[in-house]
Amino acid sequence: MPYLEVAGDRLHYRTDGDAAHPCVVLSNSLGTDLSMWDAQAAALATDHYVVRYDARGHGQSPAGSAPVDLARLGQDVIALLDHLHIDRAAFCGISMGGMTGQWLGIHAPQRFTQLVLANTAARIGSADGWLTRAAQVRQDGMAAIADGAAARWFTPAFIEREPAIVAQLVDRLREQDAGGYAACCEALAHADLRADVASITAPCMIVAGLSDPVTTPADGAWLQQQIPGAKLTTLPASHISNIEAGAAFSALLRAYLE
Ligand SMILES: O=C(O)CCC(=O)CC(=O)O
Repeated sequence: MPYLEVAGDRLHYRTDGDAAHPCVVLSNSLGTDLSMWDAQAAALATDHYVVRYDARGHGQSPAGSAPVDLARLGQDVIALLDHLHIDRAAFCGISMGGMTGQWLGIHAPQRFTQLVLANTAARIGSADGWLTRAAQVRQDGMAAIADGAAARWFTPAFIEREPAIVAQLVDRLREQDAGGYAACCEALAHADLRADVASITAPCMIVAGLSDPVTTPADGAWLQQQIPGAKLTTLPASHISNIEAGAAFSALLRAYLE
């Protein structure tokens, strides 16, 4: 598995498909890793160069010693594109990854052909909520929040229908480095793009989960209204819609990237 040295830290990434094809970068949500995109990578790699990475503080990418902020998460993507000699790419991020996508659309528009912003918002939760969660995992470890994750991520019907998939993701969350998770909670505590998203010029598709209690369909509709020309699509899913409605998400992404 390749690693990239960025700002003194290590970023773990994976590529699938032919580097001669158009590139799409996939960015994970809080508490997951690049494997969350297995279905989409398989669906896209026949005619795209799929680049996915473990967001800083997740999977095999350590958080590093400096505090993490949204700019750092965005600059990691630019460093990855530079490292792979890719001038322009499409970008698809979910939740925290979708906030990274908004930051990139605002600060590095020349690098992106399209943005897909899934289950995300210009402001997710509240500063107090994120700082409390960060303190909780720093003190008590990941178990403190892992038990409730399934209910925040998936609908009750999906949890009942696909217990093995849900258990695998929650187990991975439990094994996640608490310091890395907390550092990204702290980044989200300070991330607020509400005043800036209207400056995004890249073609943009917002994907909202109809049953998402975290980044709601109203959050998606607000983003669509703010970003000129953005398109809004909904999926019958909760927060981790690329897994709960995996086939529909992949089809949507393929169609949008064509
Ligand atoms: O999923 C994200 O990237 C941020 C929102 C979140 O943390 C969902 C959860 O409560 O686990």
